[in-house]
Amino acid sequence: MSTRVLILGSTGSIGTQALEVIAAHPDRFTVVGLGAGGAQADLLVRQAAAHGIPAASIGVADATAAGVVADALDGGPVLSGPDAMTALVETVDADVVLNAVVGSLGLAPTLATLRSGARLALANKESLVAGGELVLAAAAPGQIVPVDSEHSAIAQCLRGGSAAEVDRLVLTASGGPFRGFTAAQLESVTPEQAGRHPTWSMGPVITLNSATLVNKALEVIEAHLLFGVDYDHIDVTVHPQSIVHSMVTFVDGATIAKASPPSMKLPIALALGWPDRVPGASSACDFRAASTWTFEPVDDAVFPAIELARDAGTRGGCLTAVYNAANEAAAEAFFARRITFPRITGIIAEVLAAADQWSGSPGTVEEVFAADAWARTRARALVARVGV
Ligand SMILES: NC(=O)C1=CN([C@@H]2O[C@H](COP(=O)(O)OP(=O)(O)OC[C@H]3O[C@@H](n4cnc5c(N)ncnc54)[C@H](OP(=O)(O)O)[C@@H]3O)[C@@H](O)[C@H]2O)C=CC1
Ligand SMILES: CC(=O)[C@@H](O)[C@H](O)COP(=O)(O)O
Ligand SMILES: [Mn+2]
Repeated sequence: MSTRVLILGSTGSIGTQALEVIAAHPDRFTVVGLGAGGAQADLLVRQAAAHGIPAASIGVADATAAGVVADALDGGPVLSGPDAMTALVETVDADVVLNAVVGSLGLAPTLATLRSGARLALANKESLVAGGELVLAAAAPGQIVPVDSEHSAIAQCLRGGSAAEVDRLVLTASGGPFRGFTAAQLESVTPEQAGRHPTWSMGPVITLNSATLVNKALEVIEAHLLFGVDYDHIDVTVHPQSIVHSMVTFVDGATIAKASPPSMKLPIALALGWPDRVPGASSACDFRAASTWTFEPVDDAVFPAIELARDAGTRGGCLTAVYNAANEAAAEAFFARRITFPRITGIIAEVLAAADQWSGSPGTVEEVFAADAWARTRARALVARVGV
C-alpha cells in the first residue's frame, strides 16, 4: 500500500526535494496534503495541481496568500492563519508527516503530528530543540524519524545495535563558508558571503546557521534528545567534503560511519519509507576513483556556537528554546544588516547569560512559547542597543 505523506513546508528546499522523491516513486508514496508559509503561492498552486491535492488539504500561514491559492485552485477555501499547519495535520489523514517548515514555529505542528499517531519525518530540528523533553514525552517509541542528514546517518549506524554499546556520537560539520577565518575576518563578512555554502544547497536560514556553526550547535542538542547520549559523549568534527554524514563510536573502539555524496534525497526518502531504503534515492560514493576525506577540530574560540549550546543543553529546561529563539532573532537582524556576523553568537551568549529563570523543565508547551518569546524580545533589544 502506498504511504500517504503530508508535507509541511512543501515549497522549501526540503519540501521540493521530498516532492521529487515522491514523484519518482509513485508506487510507494502519495502526497495527501501540502502546507507552506505563502511567500511562494504560485509554486504551491503548481504543486497542488501536479499532485491532485484538493483545497481542503492545503494550508497557508499567510491569509492573503491563502486567498490567492484558493482562487487559483477554484475549489473552496484552504486552511489559513498562524495555526494552519496544525489544522492541516489534524484534518488530513496521513501515514507520515514531513515537518519541513523553518523555525520554532514548527513546534505546534510537530506536537500535533505526534498526537495524530502519524510518523514524524523531522527536518524541522528547531521544534525538537525548542520543545525538548516535551516533544520526546509526546512521541511513541520510533515515531520520530530524523531527516537531518547527520541524525539520519547516526540512526543508520545504530541499526541493530544496543544503546549500551554506544560510546560517542560524532557529528560531522562542513565548517561552512568561513572555515579557517579569524575572528577579525568574520567582523566584515556579509549575508551574501554567508549564503554561499560550500557543499549543500539549502534554505537561507539553515545556510546562515551553518556559517555561524549554530546549525551544528542545534544538531548537538537534537542528537542528545533523539539518541539519549550525554553532551560530553557527543563530538563534532569538521569534515569539509560533507561525504561522511556522521559516525558512532562503540565501546569496543569500533567507529561506524555513514557515507554518501551530499544529497538530502537519501535521508528524506529513508524517513518517508522508514525502515526501508528507497533504491536510487541518491548516487553512491564511487570508490574506484581516488578521493580524500579529511577531519579537523572545530575552532571553538572563533565559532563559539557549539560550546554555548552544550552549556544551554546541560543547564536544561527551556534554555535550548531560548538559544534557538535568540538565534532566530539575531539571524533576522544580520540578514537586515543591523548587526555584524559575530554579534549573532554574541547575542545568543548574552541572552543565555540572563536566562536563568528558564532553566526549569517546562510543564506545558505554553511555557516553551513564553521562553521563546522572552528570548526574541531580549535579543531584539540587544540588536537595537548595539546596532552594527
Ligand atoms: N535544506 C536542507 O538541506 C536541510 C534543512 N533542514 C531543516 O529543514 C527545515 C526546512 O529547511 P529548508 O527547506 O532549507 O528551508 P526553506 O527556507 O527552503 O523552506 C522553508 C519552508 O517553510 C515554509 N514556511 C515559512 N514560514 C512558514 C509558516 N509560518 N508556516 C508554514 N510554513 C512556513 C516556507 O514556505 P514559503 O516560503 O512558501 O512561505 C517553506 O516552504 C529547517 O528546519 C532546516 O533546519 C535540515 C537539514 C537539511
Ligand atoms: C544537509 C544537512 O543536514 C545540513 O544540516 C548540513 O549539515 C549543513 O551543513 P553544515 O555541516 O555546514 O552545518
Ligand atoms: Mn544537518
